[in-house]
Amino acid sequence: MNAILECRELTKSFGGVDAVADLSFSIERGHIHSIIGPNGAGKTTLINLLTGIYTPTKGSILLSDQDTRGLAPYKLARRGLGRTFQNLQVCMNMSAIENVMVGRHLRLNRRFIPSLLRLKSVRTGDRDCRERAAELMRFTGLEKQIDAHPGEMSYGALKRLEIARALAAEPELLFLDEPAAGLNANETHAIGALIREVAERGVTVVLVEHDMRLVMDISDSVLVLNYGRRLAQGTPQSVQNDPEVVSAYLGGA
Ligand SMILES: Nc1ncnc2c1ncn2[C@@H]1O[C@H](COP(=O)(O)OP(=O)(O)OP(=O)(O)O)[C@@H](O)[C@H]1O
Repeated sequence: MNAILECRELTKSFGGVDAVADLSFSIERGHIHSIIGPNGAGKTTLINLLTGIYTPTKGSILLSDQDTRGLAPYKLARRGLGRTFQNLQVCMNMSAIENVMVGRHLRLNRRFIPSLLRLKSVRTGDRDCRERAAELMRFTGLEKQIDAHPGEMSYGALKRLEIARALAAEPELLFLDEPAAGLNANETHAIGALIREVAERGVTVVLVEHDMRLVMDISDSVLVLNYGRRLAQGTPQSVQNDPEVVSAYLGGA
């Protein structure tokens, strides 16, 4: 297996509570992985560990075989890790395309003096940045809203805008935290198709999602958590038929 990310005996404790407990698993490059589990299972804590917001109490996380311990989220972003958040993080005083360009700036690696003097290289970089952002807006189905103000965009469009912004940093591994939350059935179906296209472009996708139909439709692999531990991992079909998973979701585990 060609793992882009590997966790070994990962634990995160808050006081006496192990929100994530002794968790080992890996994420295969190029696939769509989902992390599911009942409320309080540890999904958000796990995402926060993997994206550098929390430091593990114990255990390790390897990103392309490199230990990520102590690396801040922005450093992980430079190593190819992107994310969207459960709650929208759109900047309302910028246009839609400027929001996407913010994501792109992570890759531009600007120096202060050339930016201050508006050197030609900087101006060319700005133009390329805008073109790339526009291309990503077309890719995410927002071609008609390039110059829109976020305040006039639908919730579904703003969720796509966040995906466009995350893609602008050219991640190798993209975490999507509840991409379908708040979307209707049609919008959920469309976001599923978009996630598939993202993966087809070679980006490994990890999603935390409560919409089971979406998870089962698009995932290559599903990790099921319960009480911070791994309850099951496998194809959508295998986890759906796992009696322990069924029991956890029905409240019997
Ligand atoms: N900052 C914190 N301080 C103390 N306890 C926490 C903290 N964050 C999470 N927990 C506890 O850790 C456990 C896992 O919580 P977490 O939010 O990761 O679960 P989740 O699977 O994301 O839940 P949900 O589906 O409801 O969002 C819960 O028992 C929660 O109360």
